[in-house]
Amino acid sequence: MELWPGAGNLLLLLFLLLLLLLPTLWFCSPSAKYFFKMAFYNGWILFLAVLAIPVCAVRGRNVENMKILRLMLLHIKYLYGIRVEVRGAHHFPPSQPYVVVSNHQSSLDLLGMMEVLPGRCVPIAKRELLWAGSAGLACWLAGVIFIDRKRTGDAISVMSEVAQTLLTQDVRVWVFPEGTRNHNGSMLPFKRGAFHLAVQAQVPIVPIVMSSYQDFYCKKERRFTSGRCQVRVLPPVPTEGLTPDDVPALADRVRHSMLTVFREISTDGRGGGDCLKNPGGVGEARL
Ligand SMILES: CC(C)(COP(=O)(O)OP(=O)(O)OC[C@H]1O[C@@H](n2cnc3c(N)ncnc32)[C@H](O)[C@@H]1OP(=O)(O)O)[C@@H](O)C(=O)NCCC(=O)NCCS
Ligand SMILES: CCCCCCCC/C=C\CCCCCCCC(=O)O[C@H](COC(=O)CCCCCCCCCCCCCCC)COP(=O)(O)O
Repeated sequence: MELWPGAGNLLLLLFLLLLLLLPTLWFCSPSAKYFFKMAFYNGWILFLAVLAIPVCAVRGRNVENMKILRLMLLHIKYLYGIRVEVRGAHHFPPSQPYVVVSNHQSSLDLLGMMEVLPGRCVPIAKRELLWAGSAGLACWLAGVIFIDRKRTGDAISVMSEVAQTLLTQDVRVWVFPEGTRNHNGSMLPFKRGAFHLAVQAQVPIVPIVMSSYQDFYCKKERRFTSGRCQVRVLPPVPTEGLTPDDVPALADRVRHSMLTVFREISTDGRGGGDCLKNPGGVGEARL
């Protein structure tokens, strides 16, 4: 028995309207295209995570699971027509723990990150990501380290534990020292946790710079086309013999070298683009 007579026809009509509306929006509105592309990006990752979870769960929480996530994510750049060029991969120290620091523009950083992610390397992420459904669980299973950015004391003690783990379990850590995504075509001032971590463990820092996305992606303008991104691995910065007092200068030195390379490899030579209303960027203004 039909609960509501005619409901089937109405649903069919709505479905047909939607089928007609979606391609019209796709071709007529760049903003709609941007939203579809971003929604698909997140949805696809959540779906891949559902597939990854049972495979990773067999091993339990283990940094080796990051290899599985990496393999499953590598194809996404082709779906979006993004060419990722890696330079300087020979700078990764072959067999020792280290701390990777890299700039953070958007969740698309995942593409560049997966392109160069070294073995036994786990990212440090905001705690909120743990609650991102299947992606959160997959991250947890792959050993991603979660910190509560609002509780500095807790975050510092987690990072001190990480310093021990780096040495005892021979792992590498990937930190976004800007602490948040930055769409402004520059780099925010660096948080110091990554540098304290490297100094405590006396391990090198490997800076990685991803060029500006602004020729193919701009959140403000709702623009997302195909494009090219360069990922540059810089020479490792040693920390042997450094103490916590040296951390501020170390962080400034690394940021300066990264910002120089960022400007050099970004399309218009300063990391900016059409998207950029303020060429100096928020980071510059705050310095
Ligand atoms: C640990 C952390 C969360 C603290 O954040 P914060 O309080 O907002 O920012 P700061 O880096 O300015 O740290 C505050 C103070 O704690 C110190 N500090 C930070 N980490 C430390 C550590 N591991 N050991 C000792 N001191 C530490 C800083 O030197 C600073 O002291 P100072 O002002 O006297 O120099 C941050 O430093 C960090 O490294 N975050 C990692 C980046 C991140 O959040 N990534 C995930 C999302 S992209
Ligand atoms: C490098 C970006 C990682 C994106 C993770 C993708 C998961 C997305 C899927 C759907 C959930 C949507 C949540 C969006 C998450 C964005 C995370 C992010 O960039 O947060 C930023 C904070 O950055 C971080 O915490 C670093 C995140 C590093 C995470 C690295 C995770 C690597 C592995 C992911 C694998 C996911 C599942 C794989 C399936 C096969 C900025 O926060 P804010 O600007 O709000 O202050």
